[in-house]
Amino acid sequence: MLPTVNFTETAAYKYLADHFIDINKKSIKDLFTEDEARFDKFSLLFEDILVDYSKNRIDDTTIALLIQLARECKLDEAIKAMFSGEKINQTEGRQVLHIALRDQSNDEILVEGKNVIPEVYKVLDKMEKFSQQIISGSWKGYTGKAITDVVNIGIGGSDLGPVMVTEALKAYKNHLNMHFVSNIDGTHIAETLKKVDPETTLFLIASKTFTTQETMTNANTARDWFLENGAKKEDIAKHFAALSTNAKDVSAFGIDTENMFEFWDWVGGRYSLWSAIGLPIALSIGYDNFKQLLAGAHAADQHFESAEFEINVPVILALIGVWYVNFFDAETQAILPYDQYMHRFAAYFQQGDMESNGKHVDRNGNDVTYETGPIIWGEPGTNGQHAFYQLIHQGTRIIPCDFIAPAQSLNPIGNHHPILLSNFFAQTEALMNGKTKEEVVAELKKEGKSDAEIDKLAPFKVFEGNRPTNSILLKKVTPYSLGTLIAIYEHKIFVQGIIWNIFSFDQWGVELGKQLAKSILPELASDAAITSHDGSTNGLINQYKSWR
Ligand SMILES: O=P(O)(O)OC[C@H]1O[C@@H](O)[C@H](O)[C@@H](O)[C@@H]1O
Repeated sequence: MLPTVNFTETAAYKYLADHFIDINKKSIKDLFTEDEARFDKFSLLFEDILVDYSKNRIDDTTIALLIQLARECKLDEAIKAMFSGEKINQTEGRQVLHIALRDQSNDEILVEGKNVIPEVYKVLDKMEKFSQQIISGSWKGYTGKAITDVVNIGIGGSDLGPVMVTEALKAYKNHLNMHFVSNIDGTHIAETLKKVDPETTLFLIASKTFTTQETMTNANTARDWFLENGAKKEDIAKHFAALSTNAKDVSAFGIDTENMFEFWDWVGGRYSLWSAIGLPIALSIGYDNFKQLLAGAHAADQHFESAEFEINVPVILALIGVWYVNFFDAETQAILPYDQYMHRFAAYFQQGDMESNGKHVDRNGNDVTYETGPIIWGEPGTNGQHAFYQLIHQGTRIIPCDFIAPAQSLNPIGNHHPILLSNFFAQTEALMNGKTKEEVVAELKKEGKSDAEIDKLAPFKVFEGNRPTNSILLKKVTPYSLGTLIAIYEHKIFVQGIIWNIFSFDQWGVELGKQLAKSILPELASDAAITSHDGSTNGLINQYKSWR
């Protein structure tokens, strides 16, 4: 059982509330002037990742109190509970063991008294063999040709992780063409099928439950297309594999369970890229690289489990996030990777974070009286700079940002990378320092503007600064470092869920819309006008019927 402390009733929270009044009067710039050791104090080097959190609205007292808060919320007990396989997903009665999927220490992790590590390895071995056969071309399609294209059909956690990672690690990719179909919109599968040949395509049907409407509809369409384009039923075994926990429905679909890569209900969908759901990753970059991804994540797991909170990267990042959400009323958190390959990183953690911590009922079943998970958003820099950074610099809201960049480029062409990184460094500096009225006036004077012009323009050109950022500098994006980084963010989400006293591993909030869509679908079959809903929904459905 997880602890159920209301963090707003802790002593640390009360001290933080008083301390906030002081900190709120200070600028980050002043905090740097006051304390020369600030960078050394507020940065952590873990593996080949430097996490600089010194450009935040914090001082020594803030961090000490936030750590006290974590202690009062019994974070240490909660971490132990997850790692030891307690059923901490209490509303679904399940363990939360994505850490077991990447365990490299040969630990024993028990689920219902049975060690799951050998099963994890059994599936990993199967993934290794299969990916080697596909990549080497020894696995042949139904006309004897090697596989050239892989189409992963899945949605949510059965799509976003593999998409994000295969994109982020594209530089490590082999010859296989990867495609991902998630949307129920027929356009997604139609456009994908235009690009592939049934004789040389492998379909992966990725679904934890194997009941998800979008995935099953797309999978059926893919199977029909395969059979309509020359293949026979018995050829399905050479071209369809399933990544799932549901063997019964996999075989009912017509996929040989030999071609099923199993995982377990103790793996949450949004934490499943480390499981059989990661097969498209292993296919795209090879099994050895996939193993490196797992090894990187495992290093982060060990760090999270054993490092003191003061030097524990996920803990520190989580606590700083809580500081902004609950004391500064920050509504959002931006994730800004200065790496084109990582262009789906923020989208991935939209599900990871928002589906985990988008909850308003605490672990006692009561409505919370405080804010919980922030809105996660972001795009790669420098594109974002030319789009939405205006609001981050001069808008009315506080937007804590994580800036992420690799020191070494995987495409060191000309001086692209120094230019990219000069922007990465400049932005966090600009967000912190801003530009005072005096500086603006001096600049305008230098440009030869008149006093009247200066008076008119100056207010618009002032930057308040004092906008908080974390900078995460990776030596290089590798399968290992990416694995570490993803696991750091996963554990950050865990810590925040513990502090907010919510259940981070269920997702009941996605069910209502699914239920309603299922009841509306039969109503769309006939042209008869609908009156069973509210006025707006009736009006929309009836207009659709008149236009289709
Ligand atoms: O893998 P499945 O069972 O098809 O589920 C896909 C997604 O389905 C969504 O409904 C859930 O909110 C996600 O958490 C999940 O990842």
